[in-house]
This record gives sequence, C-alpha cells and structure tokens, in this order.
Amino acid sequence: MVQTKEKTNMTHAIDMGAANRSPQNRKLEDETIALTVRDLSLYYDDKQALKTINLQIPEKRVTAFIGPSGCGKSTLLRCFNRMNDLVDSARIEGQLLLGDKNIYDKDVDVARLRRRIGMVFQKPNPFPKSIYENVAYGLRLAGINKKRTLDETVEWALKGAALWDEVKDRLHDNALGMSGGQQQRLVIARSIAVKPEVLLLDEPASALDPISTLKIEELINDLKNDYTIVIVTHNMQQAARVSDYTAFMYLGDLVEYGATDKIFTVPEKKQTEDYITGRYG
Ligand SMILES: Nc1ncnc2c1ncn2[C@@H]1O[C@H](COP(=O)(O)OP(=O)(O)OP(=O)(O)O)[C@@H](O)[C@H]1O
Repeated sequence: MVQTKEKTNMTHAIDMGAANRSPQNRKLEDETIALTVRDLSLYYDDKQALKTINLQIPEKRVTAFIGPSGCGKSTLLRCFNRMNDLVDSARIEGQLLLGDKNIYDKDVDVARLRRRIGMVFQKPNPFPKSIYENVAYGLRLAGINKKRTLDETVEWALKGAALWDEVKDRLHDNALGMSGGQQQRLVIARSIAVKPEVLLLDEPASALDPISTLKIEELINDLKNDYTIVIVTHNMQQAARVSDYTAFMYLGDLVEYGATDKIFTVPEKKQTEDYITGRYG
C-alpha cells in the first residue's frame, strides 16, 4: 500500500461548512473509550477480510466507517456484537474490548451482549406486529411483562426515536403499514427500548428518501447524548454531517482514523485524500 504524506493542492470533496458543521476540535486522547479493537483480523474461510485492525471507539460520540464497497466496513461493524458468529466461514483473531472485557471471551453471554450493543440494518426490519409490540419486544424477551413498565418504556423509546407524535394514536396498528422512514425510526426505538450502551447502524438511511434520511441524521445527532454510535455509510457527505470520528478502510485495512474534521480536511494519507476527493471508490 502506498502511503505518502502529501497535503498540498488538495481539492476537498467535502465542504465542511456545507455539511453544516463547525469545527469541533475533538481529540481521541480527550475521550472516554467505550470499545477497543486490538489486533483484530477476520477471515471468511481463507480470505482475510479484516487485517490486524486497531481502533478505539469513543463513548457518546458518532464514529463513521467509510471506504469503497467490499473494504470490510460491515464486517468490522458486525464484530462489535458478534453477528459474525452466525457466519460459519468466519474466523476471528485478536480482541474486541467493551470497557475492559473481551467480548470474544468464552464466558460472554452473546444475547446479553447484543442487548448492550444494539444493531440497526440497512433495510428496516420491523416485525409483523403492532408498533407497540415491536418496541416492547426486547423487554418481553427479557421477561418484563408489567403493563405499566411496558407502556412507559414504549413511550420513552418512541419519543427517543422522534416517532411518538406520529404514532401515539395508532400504537396498535401493524408496523408494516408505516413508511420506510418511520419503520427505520421504529427499529431504532426497538433497539433503544432495552437501553443499550452502543448502537451499531449499518447504512441506516441508504434505503430511505432524502427527508427520512435527514430525520435519521437528526436523530443520530440527538441519540449521541446517550449512546455510543458506530455507523457504516457509503455516503461521505453523511459521514461528514453526522460523525465526530471517521475511520477510512480499504481492502480490509484501516488506512486512517481520526477526528472527522481532520479526515475530511487534512487527511494524513494520500489514499484517504484520493477517496474523499472522489478519485476512486
Ligand atoms: N458472509 C460472507 N462470506 C464470505 N465473504 C464475505 C461475507 N461477507 C462479506 N464477505 C467479503 O468480505 C469482504 C468485506 O465485505 P463487507 O461486506 O464487510 O464490506 P463493506 O465495506 O461493508 O462493503 P459494502 O459497502 O459493499 O457493504 C468482501 O470481499 C466481501 O465479499
């Protein structure tokens, strides 16, 4: 891999002013770290999809993974709540720490881990149940059936997902009758109902129209007050708009990682610059 430090004559694909953000001056060393990826490699059979990744995800910030198709963004995201356990050919080396506990230790209860680290996928996937039961689902799984607790939590989660006002009068309607954007916010409400610490978002807006996308981006901005958020996105403007930190990946390598302002304005690696200026991807 060619990695030079040329910073001259850069034409930036992302105008951070147009991305509607002021400089944040964030520094990883000032942050509390929620998740630590340590020498993490992942193989699908013989093919190495992640190559000795080292990365720290700060608490209550938004971290974006960007990079061309097939570079390993989703694979890395899925490592955080052990979704790759479901792929028979996947094999992992290295560590991934939540706090100071390696989530790949044998004694980790994966169901409990997935309550602490929730995930939202590209395509909204509400259950064919009522809006209310979608949000109550994780609570019922955890053995909570008291009506008052469920009512309160459903309302709280729908408010948190900026959906309450739109659905409060039809909580018992089938969720499949909602628009795509509403369904995605419902899935986010379902995730936050079990009070996770981390939310993993895999291209959460790529199947949505521009207005719904904007709502999801506003929601991400609100949610980061309470949750650590990691988002995979193809859309660099979106990464620039919503994230505090950005990781640029290429062919399974983490090429560059740092404050979003820096990655999009003065990246250190030529490869990052080429990607964000649209020279390849
Ligand atoms: N279940 C799987 N079995 C085998 N190979 C896989 C599997 N999932 C992903 N891969 C391969 O691993 C590499 C990384 O894929 P991944 O989906 O993580 O990339 P990505 O950056 O998220 O791509 P995209 O932006 O297109 O979703 C690719 O070469 C892909 O073909």
